[in-house]
Amino acid sequence: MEKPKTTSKYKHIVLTSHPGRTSQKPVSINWGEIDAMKRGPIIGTLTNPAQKNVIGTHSGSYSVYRALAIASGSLQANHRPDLTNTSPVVHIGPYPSWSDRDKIVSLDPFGAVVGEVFQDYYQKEYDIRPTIAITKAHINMPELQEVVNQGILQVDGKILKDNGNLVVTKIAVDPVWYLPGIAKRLNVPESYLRQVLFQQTGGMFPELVTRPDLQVFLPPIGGNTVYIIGDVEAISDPDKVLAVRVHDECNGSDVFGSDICTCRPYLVHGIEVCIQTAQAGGVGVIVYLRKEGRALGEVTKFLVYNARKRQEGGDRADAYFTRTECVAGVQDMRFQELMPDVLHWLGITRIDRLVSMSDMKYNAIVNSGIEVIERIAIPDDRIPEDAQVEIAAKQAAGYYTPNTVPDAIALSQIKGRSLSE
Ligand SMILES: Nc1nc2c(ncn2[C@@H]2O[C@H](COP(=O)(O)OP(=O)(O)OP(=O)(O)O)[C@@H](O)[C@H]2O)c(=O)[nH]1
Ligand SMILES: [Zn+2]
Repeated sequence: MEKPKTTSKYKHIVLTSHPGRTSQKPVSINWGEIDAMKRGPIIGTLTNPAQKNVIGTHSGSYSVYRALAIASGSLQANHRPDLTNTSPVVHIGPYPSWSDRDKIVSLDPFGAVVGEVFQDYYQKEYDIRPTIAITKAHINMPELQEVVNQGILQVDGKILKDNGNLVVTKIAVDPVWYLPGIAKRLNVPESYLRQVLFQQTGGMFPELVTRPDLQVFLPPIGGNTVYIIGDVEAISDPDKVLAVRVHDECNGSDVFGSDICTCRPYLVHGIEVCIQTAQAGGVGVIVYLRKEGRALGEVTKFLVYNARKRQEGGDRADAYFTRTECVAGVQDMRFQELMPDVLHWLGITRIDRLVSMSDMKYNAIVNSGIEVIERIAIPDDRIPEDAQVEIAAKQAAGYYTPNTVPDAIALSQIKGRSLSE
């Protein structure tokens, strides 16, 4: 093995599995406190281990790329972000839900405003990083222009501009898990959850099992992005109509337009409903969650596509979920019970138009205390031909549909394309 040229970068390793020997105690976190200073900052920094008061580190899965940048010498390990002019372009909250330690357990309600509410700590040289960033953008999806051309949507010059440009407020949210709350949602003992998290990450975070005093975990996973169409303040205004689509990532369809599922067309329809709602004086919210392939991952998803299309009788709606289960051992790992957290963070208590057919999403939202007035299905003419298998299988499995639920005979007859077509 090639010897390192210099040993100066190789510091001795300090294990985090037990409290440090320094007398300085990290700032405690009192989850669910509405007063930010009483709640305490989330500190996932590695620049000063004595300050760190969580398990894991900030930036989710990108912490691994940070390691590559440091290892290759392009990033200084002690770099501290210059946060000048990075503060949110709009204010969210605080809302009563922020003070309920059971309502929000998977994100930090103060994640966008750390620079504001934790000024005292910054003055004392604490390294606190935002876990939420809020900005504005124009987005453009070609289908929106088509809907304008068909006369379904109108350009208003403020929300929807010429050539299909849509004005949005967008919010990136990194996950911050309050482990006692996550365990409660899963209905399992916290110690057991910690043990399984430790094991299933290959022993990556020993503090999960050795530091019960650390209750917050920054998991190395993707978070979500919120797109708000219309007036942000209207989201929590009970007199204004609110449309919402919560959408789980499907890169193949969302970005590349694959026709095996309804993801992109339904996302576009959700945006369309949000625009109509905003133009009528309400507001629309799209939440895009990084849970590719029902949180089974894209490799599993593509393996299942092959298995579906190669099985005897070809790709059939009646075998849709079985094929997934054969490969993954489970149909779905999204755990929708955590999804409403972001809705509560936005101050949502009622959704007038929920653009989703999923019973799992609906049940999670309603069980979390948010009222849902109307559920909006994807229009039939937006379903790609090869996605008929998926939509029929979902309807038979309990997804909401205004149409007749396909019976066993119909399910066995709904077929998709073969791999050679
Ligand atoms: N494993 C697997 N995942 C799939 C397949 N087709 C789509 N997905 C994933 O299923 C999820 C679909 O999420 P959403 O678009 O939010 O839709 P939904 O949960 O069916 O609910 P709706 O709101 O009714 O559309 C995404 O994570 C996709 O990547 C498939 O064949 N196999
Ligand atoms: Zn899809």
